[in-house]
Amino acid sequence: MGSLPETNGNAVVGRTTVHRLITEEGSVLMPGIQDAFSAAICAKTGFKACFVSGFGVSAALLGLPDFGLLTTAEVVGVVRRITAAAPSLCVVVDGDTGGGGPLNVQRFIKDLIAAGAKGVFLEDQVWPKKCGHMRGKSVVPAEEHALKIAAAREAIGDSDFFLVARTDARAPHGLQEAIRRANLYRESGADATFVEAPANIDELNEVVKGTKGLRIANMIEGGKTPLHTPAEFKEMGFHLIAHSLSTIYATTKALVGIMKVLKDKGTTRDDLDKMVTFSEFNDMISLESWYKMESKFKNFTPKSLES
Ligand SMILES: C[C@@](O)(CC(=O)O)C(=O)O
Ligand SMILES: [Mg+2]
Repeated sequence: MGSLPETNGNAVVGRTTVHRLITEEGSVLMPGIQDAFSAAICAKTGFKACFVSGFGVSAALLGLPDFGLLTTAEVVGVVRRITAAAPSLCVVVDGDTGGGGPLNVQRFIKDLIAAGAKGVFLEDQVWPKKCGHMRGKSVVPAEEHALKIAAAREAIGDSDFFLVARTDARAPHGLQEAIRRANLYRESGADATFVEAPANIDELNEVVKGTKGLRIANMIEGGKTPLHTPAEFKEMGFHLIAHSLSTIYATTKALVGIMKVLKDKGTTRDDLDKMVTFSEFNDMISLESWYKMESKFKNFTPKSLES
């Protein structure tokens, strides 16, 4: 089993990019993203890390809810495009349940590393899973998930890759069982633990009191856990904050708004304030850098053809 990362006062002992960011920032905010374009905007806005949301990818790639319909192969494909579009971002991926048993988890982890990801969340729900804030969840026996965490740790080896063990046991079995599982998963090789969907501030504090090492908090607008800032979470004892659905919710609102304009009026000429301009969009997608590359190859002449 690989070495277990520890928190040592405020310093974080560990060898990955995520550990380094936690050491630098104390509590790292990761906007949830769902595709290459949202990743590029995340990087341009100045974020160092992002979270590839399973909920968001299900919606953006498949047009489907977070209901265990997305495959690991689809996730790896999306991650490959995200890391290409935003090479400066530390990309942490929602791995859902890891695609099967320990061997499937190992293959998935290796594919994510090859795709350029820097970390993964693996959860203990029964497949097909559901979003952690939906009703009707159930979890596999804790030992079964501990095995997957150990398998993931072995597959990671010396790679720069951060392993988060998530438990969804809070809803079906209560907070104390969720805390017990988080500790078991940490012991099995997780770099950090994530107790999904604490219901209030007391439960967040209970999680901190009951678990050791690095902790994740997940902010979902309209979800079970009250919204807090990274500074508040740092004070509480959480180290990575996923703001998982903010961008897909905002995108949805913008899409619904502009579709309605087009349906009602047939033109956008009186609603241009609802959009970015042509040139703002081109800036966002780094068009000028492509003109530069194009001109480089336009002016290229092989030496032997030079007159
Ligand atoms: C974080 C999440 O897994 C949603 C959730 O289950 O809370 C995601 O897919 O963004
Ligand atoms: Mg998810």
